[in-house]
Amino acid sequence: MIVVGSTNPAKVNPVRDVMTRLFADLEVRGAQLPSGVPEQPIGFQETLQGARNRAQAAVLQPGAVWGVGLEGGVEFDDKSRGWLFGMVAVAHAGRVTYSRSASLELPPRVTLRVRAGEELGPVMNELSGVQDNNRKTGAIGFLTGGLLERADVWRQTLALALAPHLSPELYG
Ligand SMILES: O=P(O)(O)OP(=O)(O)OP(=O)(O)OC[C@H]1O[C@@H](n2cnc3c(O)ncnc32)[C@H](O)[C@@H]1O
Repeated sequence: MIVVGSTNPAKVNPVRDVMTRLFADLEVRGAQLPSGVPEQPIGFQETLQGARNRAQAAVLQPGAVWGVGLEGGVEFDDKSRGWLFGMVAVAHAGRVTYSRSASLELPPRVTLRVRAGEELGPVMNELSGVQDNNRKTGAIGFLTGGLLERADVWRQTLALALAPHLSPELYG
């Protein structure tokens, strides 16, 4: 079984899409597990830690052979812009591998509120007029006019994070 450290369909579905292409016979299941970081991770390290904690807790679930952790984070640059990105961690066979997603610049009014301590999810729900947007197409779907969705970015990032597991002989 493959366990995802979240029950959010915008995370579990892309993991199922990718993993069933590799392992058609393995079940993919979401589990609500602690990220061990604040609800709104800020910066690379905190976001990475959240993904790692979720993956490590997921692979310890009964029956799990793979554990996948996905964590959304925001970081601020030296021009005070805010960037939404995600980290994926994959725990399997005693190793944890990672990748970082592409980034999306947030609108300044959103960045200001996240910088002041608000969680991105509710701020984006308000802006988009869509409830639970983080469980649907996400900020990515709304701000790209549907060109990309949150799940698309997770699929790509998970594929990249899997590389060392797919060729362990190349990574040592
Ligand atoms: O149930 P979990 O797995 O925690 O899923 P989540 O979407 O709530 O949580 P994340 O930890 O991945 O994201 C941290 C915060 O950023 C928000 N967020 C991240 N990506 C988003 C997106 O594309 N659209 C809207 N909100 C997003 C999310 O709602 C949280 O408030």
